[in-house]
Amino acid sequence: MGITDMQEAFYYRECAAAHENSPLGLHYAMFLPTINKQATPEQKKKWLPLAENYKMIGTYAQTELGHGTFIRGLETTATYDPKTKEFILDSPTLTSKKYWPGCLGKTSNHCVVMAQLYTQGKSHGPHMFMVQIRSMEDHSVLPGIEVGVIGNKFGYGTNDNGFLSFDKLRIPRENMLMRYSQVGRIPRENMLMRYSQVSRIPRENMLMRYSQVHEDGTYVKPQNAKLAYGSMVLIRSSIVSDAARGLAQACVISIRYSAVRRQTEAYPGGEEPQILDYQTQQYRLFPLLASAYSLQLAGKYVFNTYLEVNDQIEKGNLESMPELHALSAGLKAFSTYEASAGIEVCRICCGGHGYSQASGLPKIYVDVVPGCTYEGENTVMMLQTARYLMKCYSRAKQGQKLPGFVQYIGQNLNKKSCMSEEVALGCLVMAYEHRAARLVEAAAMRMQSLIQGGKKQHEAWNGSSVQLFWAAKAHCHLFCVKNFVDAIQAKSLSSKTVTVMKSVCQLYGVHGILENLGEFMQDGFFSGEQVGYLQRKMLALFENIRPNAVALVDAFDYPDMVLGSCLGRYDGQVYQALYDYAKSAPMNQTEIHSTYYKHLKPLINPETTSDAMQFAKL
Ligand SMILES: CC/C=C\C/C=C\C/C=C\C/C=C\C/C=C\C/C=C\CCCCC(=O)SCCNC(=O)CCNC(=O)[C@H](O)C(C)(C)COP(=O)(O)OP(=O)(O)OC[C@H]1O[C@@H](n2cnc3c(N)ncnc32)[C@H](O)[C@@H]1OP(=O)(O)O
Ligand SMILES: Cc1cc2nc3c(=O)[nH]c(=O)nc-3n(C[C@H](O)[C@H](O)[C@H](O)COP(=O)(O)OP(=O)(O)OC[C@H]3O[C@@H](n4cnc5c(N)ncnc54)[C@H](O)[C@@H]3O)c2cc1C
Repeated sequence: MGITDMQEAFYYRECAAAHENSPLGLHYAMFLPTINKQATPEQKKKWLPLAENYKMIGTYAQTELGHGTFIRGLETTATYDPKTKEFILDSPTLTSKKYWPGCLGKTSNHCVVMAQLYTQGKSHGPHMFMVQIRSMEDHSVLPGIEVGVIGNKFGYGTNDNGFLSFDKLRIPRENMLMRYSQVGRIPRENMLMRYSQVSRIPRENMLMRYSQVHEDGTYVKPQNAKLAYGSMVLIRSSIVSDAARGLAQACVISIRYSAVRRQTEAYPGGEEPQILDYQTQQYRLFPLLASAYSLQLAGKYVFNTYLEVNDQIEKGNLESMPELHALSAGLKAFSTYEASAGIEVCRICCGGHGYSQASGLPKIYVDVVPGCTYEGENTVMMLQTARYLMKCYSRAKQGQKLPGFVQYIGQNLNKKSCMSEEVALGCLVMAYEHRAARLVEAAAMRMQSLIQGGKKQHEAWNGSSVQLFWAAKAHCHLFCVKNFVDAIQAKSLSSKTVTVMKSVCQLYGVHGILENLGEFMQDGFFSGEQVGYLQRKMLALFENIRPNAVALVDAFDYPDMVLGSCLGRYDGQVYQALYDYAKSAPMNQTEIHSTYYKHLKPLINPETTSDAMQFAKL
């Protein structure tokens, strides 16, 4: 293919088989990036050529039957044996069996395994290990390994998600992924001196800034244990764009179809209007169109932030790691929640034809919706963001300066909205900042009151977690609104395109307030009159966007082959396409289906059943 950029490569493959999660998806998405980001130069030199040329085909095996969210609770063990300089991988319990990893059941011959590291009798927490599970000669399963598929799923039928367990499998010491942020920049002479006293690891390993298990089992810990979670942060940062893509495609299909579909005479004897002219259809679809644009911009922002911060991390500067974690975890959750719910609304807006696979919508839905679960279950991810927001709140209360996208925290909450009939973008951003700041403060106050009331920290956390979730969701929503507004304001408003996009951006902000009105009105920030401004503005924006609605989805520029939809065809020939789709159905290749003779004929014509049974035996 020759494409080196990972995102481009991902989307190129997506074009070839849209929303068919590739049986090599995890090889690209997590196995290769994990080697790239977590292996030493020596390990990369050994594994990357094999993995890039499909000799090693791998996956990311972390989740177990008993644990997916709580990584520190994983039960698979990797115990170092200094005598043989090996790790012994074991699945000590039923619940320790790896379960869910994509491409695991039948495709991969290797995997990076997250296991609890034990050396010199001590546990050092989750670490990654390269494990070969199938022969590279004949693909047979290697001794000490049990592997297979987990069976049918909600979707993802093209991916052999699997289970995997180890029975005291021995792997070389060199198979622990030992690259990290430096353990501290130990001067070369000290390293030589230090390591030559402790172990005889090869010289080339000594000049590297890595966490190590030395040959005698001495463990040198990394600068931050969470660096082992880096591959998940990469995917979370990528999923936002992926969710945006799914929602955008669903909008293309449902809005194009709504421009073709006519239904119900508008008045007795009148012609049937395009269903896109129904205000209720606009109310359901246009805000989703706005959300698709907003999430695309957010996806670009978070992935670029990932690239920037990851560069710093690889240079040993971990300062922005917490911010990246909070941003990627929150936006991953926010975007997949929004996109999944939105795709379902798009399907419903297409009536019966939306329920047909011919619409392309079910396939988009089952491809996007697992994003609410994998790579960090959404609620858990939102609570991780909330954890960061609580820290920011206490820093703000101590007068500390906060980084860019959390500077709103700790602001004066006594002010009122500046909203007028015009509904200025600035007033929209102020409203979202106020809502998020208020919810962050409310969650912090709740935590404080529970602790003052005698609750332990973890009890206060759980007792505040609904409000913490609300605060994190409001924070992510603010981020998306502000990021969209900044993008609009960065362009000159002279060109018609940007003027149209300003309406789309306004609709995103207005609709979000009206759909979460309680959170914006609870402290009187908005007056009833101002809510009226917003309601009238929303209806006016529907009329304003209607003439450009099809152009706005055409602008996403998804070819028909990617949409895979009879309803969203660029040429609008929906009915012919649906009829052709039906005619091509395999069951229509014979006039009478073979099951008639075995199941129906005995009911309809019992007297002639005998010859029917003969036929059925053929
Ligand atoms: C295809 C990709 C290729 C290239 C990429 C480019 C473009 C591609 C474009 C699009 C691709 C889009 C999508 C890809 C398509 C499909 C998807 C493909 C594959 C996905 C398949 C799914 C794979 C999986 O699901 S893998 C398994 C995922 N599992 C999880 O995510 C587990 C979630 N759990 C956790 O992360 C942790 O357990 C926890 C965070 C919930 C808790 O951890 P822990 O208990 O250790 O921590 P805490 O006590 O809560 O906090 C301690 C402190 O640590 C901080 N922390 C936690 N995590 C991180 C982190 N990751 N980074 C930094 N810091 C972290 C936390 O904040 C605490 O800090 P504090 O200061 O003490 O508060
Ligand atoms: C399609 C698909 C592909 C996958 N691919 C892979 C893969 O390639 N590799 C891999 O390792 N894994 C993979 N997974 C597994 C996935 O990463 C886990 O399912 C995910 O991390 C969630 O963990 P869990 O299933 O244990 O859910 P749980 O954590 O058991 O979540 C169940 C419920 O408990 C709640 N909950 C859990 N912990 C908390 C908490 N601390 N606070 C509040 N609520 C909580 C959650 O919010 C959720 O509602 C895949 C999953 C799917 C669906």
